[in-house]
Amino acid sequence: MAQNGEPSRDALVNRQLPEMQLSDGSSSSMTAPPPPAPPYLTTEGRAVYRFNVEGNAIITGGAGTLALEGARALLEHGLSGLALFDLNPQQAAEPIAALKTDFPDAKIITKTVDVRDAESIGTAVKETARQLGSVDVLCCFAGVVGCTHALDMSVEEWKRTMDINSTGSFLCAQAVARQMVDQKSGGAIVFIASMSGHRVNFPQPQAAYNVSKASLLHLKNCLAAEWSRYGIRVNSISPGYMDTILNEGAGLERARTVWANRNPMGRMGVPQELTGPLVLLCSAAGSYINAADIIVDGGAIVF
Ligand SMILES: NC(=O)c1ccc[n+]([C@@H]2O[C@H](COP(=O)([O-])OP(=O)(O)OC[C@H]3O[C@@H](n4cnc5c(N)ncnc54)[C@H](O)[C@@H]3O)[C@@H](O)[C@H]2O)c1
Ligand SMILES: OC[C@@H](O)C(O)[C@H](O)CO
Repeated sequence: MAQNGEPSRDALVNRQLPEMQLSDGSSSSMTAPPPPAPPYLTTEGRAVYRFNVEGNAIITGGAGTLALEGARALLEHGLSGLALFDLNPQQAAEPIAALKTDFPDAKIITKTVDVRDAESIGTAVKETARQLGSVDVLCCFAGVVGCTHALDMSVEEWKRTMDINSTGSFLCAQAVARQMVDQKSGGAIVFIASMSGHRVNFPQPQAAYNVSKASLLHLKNCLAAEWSRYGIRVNSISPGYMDTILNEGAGLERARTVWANRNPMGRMGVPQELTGPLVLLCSAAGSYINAADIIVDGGAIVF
């Protein structure tokens, strides 16, 4: 006890937290010492090698534009195996075939998964670990956007947006973190949040979307705090307006001009411009980046 009757700092740091049962029957104490710094940090290897992405990744929303660009970048940086989870992986049959051709040494699989369905996520994560050998990286890209005025928003639209963007990301992170804890390997989790989680978009009304993305920014803090002791880092990327199909239709054509005009760089981003931060967060180069958010918006947020 400290003099004022409060628990001492040491007592707080070493407090006994609940144990987690691992699937091999053993248990993992939350007070166990964290894994040591990875060995490459003790070498004088060139920094470029730290950008290698080790092991196998699951990417949700894996048939989407930004996810596929991210997948290509992780494969270019050495990823051994990749599982693309999507409601409909078939919609991206062509780009997925191109990934298989361009990276013949990598094992690339797809799984039909609805990120709202905890049971099917759990099964797909276990199958992925069996097929690829491990799960070391999770990137949560699955997401939907709607442009409805709050006065007209139905409870169904609100719930669907939150269920996919927010709860879906949590359920995937939980299933993968359980796998990583079982593996005793640690790993990297990246949520794709949004600039819209930091500020209110203009001119399109998107309360449900914005709130779902804001929730990811704090979720990554909470999970990073709980899971760092298992060697799992949790971070997020907040893209600004990227030129993808997500931003077409639903009256967004006029908005696109407004977005470009209000951006200090005078344009929307292209999908490849997200991949540098993604590689950083998923590789050893990001080994001390935890609970961080990288905003990739051309400076729109301050304009
Ligand atoms: N494009 C942008 O400007 C932008 C900006 C900020 C954030 N983001 C976020 O980036 C992510 C990817 O966006 P994108 O532009 O590539 O969009 P996209 O529409 O091309 O990709 C989204 C993918 O998510 C999948 N998906 C939707 N619901 C799902 C569910 N229930 N289960 C599994 N998969 C599901 C879709 O099938 C699609 O393949 C989204 O989370 C989006 O909110 C995009
Ligand atoms: O930050 C912008 C994005 O989240 C999104 O692309 C946009 O708000 C959708 O209209």
